[in-house]
Amino acid sequence: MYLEELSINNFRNYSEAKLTFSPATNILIGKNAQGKTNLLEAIYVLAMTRSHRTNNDHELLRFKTNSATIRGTLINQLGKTKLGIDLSNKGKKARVNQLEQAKLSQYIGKMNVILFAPEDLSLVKGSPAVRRRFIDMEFGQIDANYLYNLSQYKAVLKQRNRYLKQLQQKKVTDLLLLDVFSDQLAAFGAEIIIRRLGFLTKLGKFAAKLQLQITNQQESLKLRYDSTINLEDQKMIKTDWIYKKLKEQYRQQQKKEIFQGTTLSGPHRDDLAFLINEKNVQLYGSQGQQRTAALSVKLAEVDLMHQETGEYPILLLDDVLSELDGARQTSLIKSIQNRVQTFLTTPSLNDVARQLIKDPKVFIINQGKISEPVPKEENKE
Ligand SMILES: Nc1ncnc2c1ncn2[C@@H]1O[C@H](COP(=O)(O)OP(=O)(O)OP(=O)(O)O)[C@@H](O)[C@H]1O
Repeated sequence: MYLEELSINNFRNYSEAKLTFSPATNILIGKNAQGKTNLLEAIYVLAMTRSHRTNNDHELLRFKTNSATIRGTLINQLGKTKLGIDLSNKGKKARVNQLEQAKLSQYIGKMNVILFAPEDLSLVKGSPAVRRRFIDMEFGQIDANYLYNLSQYKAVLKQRNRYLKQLQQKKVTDLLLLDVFSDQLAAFGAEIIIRRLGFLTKLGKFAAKLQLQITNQQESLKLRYDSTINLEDQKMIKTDWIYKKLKEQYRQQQKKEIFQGTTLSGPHRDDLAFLINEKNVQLYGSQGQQRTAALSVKLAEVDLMHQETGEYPILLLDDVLSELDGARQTSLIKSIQNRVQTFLTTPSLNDVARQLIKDPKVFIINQGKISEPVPKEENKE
């Protein structure tokens, strides 16, 4: 899929802009604080109905205005779709072919985007919570069932933790109710873990291939799901087995959990490990290797989404080129070129990008105004 046109009104530092994009690579060039990320953000909001960098929609409205609009024309295998988001102090509306959608959740998924920002390069060395969030955001976009089980799990986890606190403080003594919570938690937890294992196997295959490409066949990358329960041979595992294993763990750890007043096992404590040539890159890898692994996994999302939905997502690269060395820039550009519509922000185009990116459409961004460079022939006069 690709975004053919975009018009925005009163969004961040843009009063008005109307743009036609290339289905291949679009480069947004501008100095700091001119509006490059704001433009990527507008595309992200058009797809996801919310920003990637703020939960407060009010921040998206241009200073001293009360409403903003984003309109886009999306082309995919089904044809042309007009998408729209209206933002105002009163709330937001999503439109498909002008028709207002009753629920935002019905709208999400029409346009798929993957955003890659410099913070994503810390996926490997960051905390387990960062990696769990990555897993949840990624798999949640592809599988509605995953999201359902996750929200149910979180709700039961909250109740169970509250009850463990009450047991800890001896305000209650009934262990049967704890068993009921444990049973529900294990059921939702098992559904989450089995789905994570399935998606990670697929994602891991794509990531391994990319890692070999990026490192000139030098590094083999594996993704390993590190769970609070012992998963032994992960390929053979069934949901029911995980459910039983989780319940067994809750029984064994009951005293400890009551003592600590919190749930110690389950997907909310699980992690993802990246192994390069069989060694955990978080512990033993160089910074460069950690970045390459993050890049491979992030690019593998593109392939996974294509495999699962039949469409390539739109890729938004926010100033990542300058964070990568020449070899990594080359493989990034090569792996996306001719496959994925890409929007790339940068303060200036370096030699690698200049040589490798074929026929990009360039936009120059200066204080919330967007212009296109004059073609060379016309410049000669
Ligand atoms: N709601 C808003 N209304 C008007 N201007 C805003 C609003 N929110 C942010 N801005 C302005 O947008 C500019 C920042 O733009 P943006 O974040 O897109 O920077 P950038 O071009 O990506 O730069 P950098 O390379 O530094 O990340 C700032 O000048 C900021 O004052």
